[in-house]
Amino acid sequence: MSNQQIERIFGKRGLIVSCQALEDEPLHGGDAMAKMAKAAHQSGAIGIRTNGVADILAIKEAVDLPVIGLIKRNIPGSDVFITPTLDEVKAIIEAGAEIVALDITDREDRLAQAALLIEYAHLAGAAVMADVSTFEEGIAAEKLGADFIGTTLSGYTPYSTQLKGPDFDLIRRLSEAVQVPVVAEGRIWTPEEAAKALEAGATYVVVGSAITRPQLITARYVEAVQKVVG
Ligand SMILES: CC(=O)N[C@H](C=O)[C@@H](O)[C@H](O)[C@H](O)COP(=O)(O)O
Repeated sequence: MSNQQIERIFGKRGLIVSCQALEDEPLHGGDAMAKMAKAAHQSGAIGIRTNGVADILAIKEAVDLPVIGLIKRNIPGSDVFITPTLDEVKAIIEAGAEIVALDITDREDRLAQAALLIEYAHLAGAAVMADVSTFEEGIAAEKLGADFIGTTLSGYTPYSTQLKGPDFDLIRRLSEAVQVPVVAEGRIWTPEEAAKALEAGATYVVVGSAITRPQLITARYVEAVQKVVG
């Protein structure tokens, strides 16, 4: 997929809102994520990232925005949980997502497997976003043919940098080194951080929990309040 084709997916740089609620989260099920996507659209988001066939379908029905789809699945004995196998890649594309998000990390023979998943997605007409955790994985993902490189998994593999906030260093280094668009993602909580991620060179910025996980937003307020009231 050429850079021009990618440009056609989103049209411009900007904010992508991740609308995800797993089974154990209060907003799981029903039309909650479609409503979140509508709210994001109304306020100028240029794309949506979402998990699972039901939410991809519901969001595609609710808003006319490009969707980055993923399926989180835990496989016993494996640490790879974002779109682990070809079954999930197929389901995401069939549900109508333009972009498939995949774990492309250097563990468990994942790089070899990712090459096949990327090839399948491309043949089916979809683009691929590589969710990486380190600079080296971003470089490897581009070589494998990923169309977007996301910093999604920085801090979520044991060997990557563990930070409380966004990994701006990784965003900057990847943006300087790869030709494909870099997507800044992970622990971006404030509008200022989102802007900083773009200033660091990212083409897109994904914000999830800070916009769409009310239980985590509430927890931050409660923590601050409790410091005062005990
Ligand atoms: C590591 C992992 O499982 N990340 C997931 C990937 O899709 C989501 O749970 C995150 O919400 C998403 O990456 C957006 O990040 P944040 O919610 O921090 O803005």
